[in-house]
Amino acid sequence: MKAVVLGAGSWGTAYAKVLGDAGNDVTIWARRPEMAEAIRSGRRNPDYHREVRLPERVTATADPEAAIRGAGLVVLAVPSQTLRGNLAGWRQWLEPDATLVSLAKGIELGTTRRMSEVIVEAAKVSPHQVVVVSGPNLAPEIAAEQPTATVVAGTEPARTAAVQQASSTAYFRPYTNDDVVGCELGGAVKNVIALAYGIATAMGLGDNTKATLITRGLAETARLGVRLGADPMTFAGLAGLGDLVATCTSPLSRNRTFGEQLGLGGSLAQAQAATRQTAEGVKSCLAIRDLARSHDVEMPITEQVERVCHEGVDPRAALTTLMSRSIKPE
Ligand SMILES: NC(=O)C1=CN([C@@H]2O[C@H](COP(=O)(O)OP(=O)(O)OC[C@H]3O[C@@H](n4cnc5c(N)ncnc54)[C@H](O)[C@@H]3O)[C@@H](O)[C@H]2O)C=CC1
Ligand SMILES: O=C(CO)COP(=O)(O)O
Repeated sequence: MKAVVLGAGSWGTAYAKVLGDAGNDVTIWARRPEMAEAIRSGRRNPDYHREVRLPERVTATADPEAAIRGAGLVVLAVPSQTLRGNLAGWRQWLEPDATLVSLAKGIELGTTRRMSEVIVEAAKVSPHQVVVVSGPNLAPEIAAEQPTATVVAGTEPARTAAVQQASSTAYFRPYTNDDVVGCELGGAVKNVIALAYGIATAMGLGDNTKATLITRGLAETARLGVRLGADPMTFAGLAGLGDLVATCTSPLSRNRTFGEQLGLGGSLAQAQAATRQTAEGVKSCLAIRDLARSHDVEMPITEQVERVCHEGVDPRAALTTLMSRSIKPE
């Protein structure tokens, strides 16, 4: 299969390696020509997973037209908030029946759309053409070929199975799922809960607190998901609990690391300056809060993360607010 990975960041690079190792011919599109040249000539991405040699089947270009034309598999590996704008430029070169694979884990600001919805609108493709990849997939571990599983979710079984086949290697094991809504929400909301987990970690809070955040975080994710039509079982799976645990507990997580900066007392700007990496939860917490409110769904942890990130609320005050909510059945 001829594949293109649009975005030469952390996950784009690691997923291109997966596709190459699985036997596909892969072109990575990089924004900067010098990055494309470095990947082509050195077989490594100088900014991400530098120690990892990319398979011979992986090449790179900075020319999006050359990369996208003729590709049956188009992997979208740019941050959530830029995806719509990127697709507006790229859609003219898409093959009519291309499969669009979303790696992004976020909800769009302003529209509160999930990434698959953004893709359908911006690329003007059928929802059946979109497949979502989500699960406990910390890119540096996958680049290092540490075993993990993931979920590929789509509405057209043959297409979903084709993506599963195309990204199946000895260290990367994809399971199919038809619950696109649940998988996308699991992937987006876990970033927000990981911010809370990072805040709690930096505040020196203990394992009971952290387990409570994971469990109640999953509860509010599932509550929103079910309201939007997701299968509740999805949240017990790889794209739910699996990704939530990986992201909250790993020091590799950029969302958790960002939360730690906030928990140490840093402002949003200070945390951004200290981390300088994509932490999707920071913007998505606003969109998820708005999405939940518009569907009358309570998401207390998300509400407080948004207040800490964007309203300058002290994390201790946010914690007090969470703990003083009315008591209720589980
Ligand atoms: N890194 C990870 O471990 C994982 C990341 N993800 C998700 O994958 C998505 C991409 O994440 P990463 O690759 O980690 O991010 P990254 O920040 O490492 O890379 C993003 C790439 O997009 C490019 N980019 C940024 N703004 C752009 C724009 N306006 N136009 C075009 N290109 C632009 C950057 O140059 C970079 O190559 C995010 O939604 C993230 O949540 C999902 C699973 C694992
Ligand atoms: O989505 C991820 C792991 O599945 C990566 O998490 P971070 O974006 O927090 O690094």
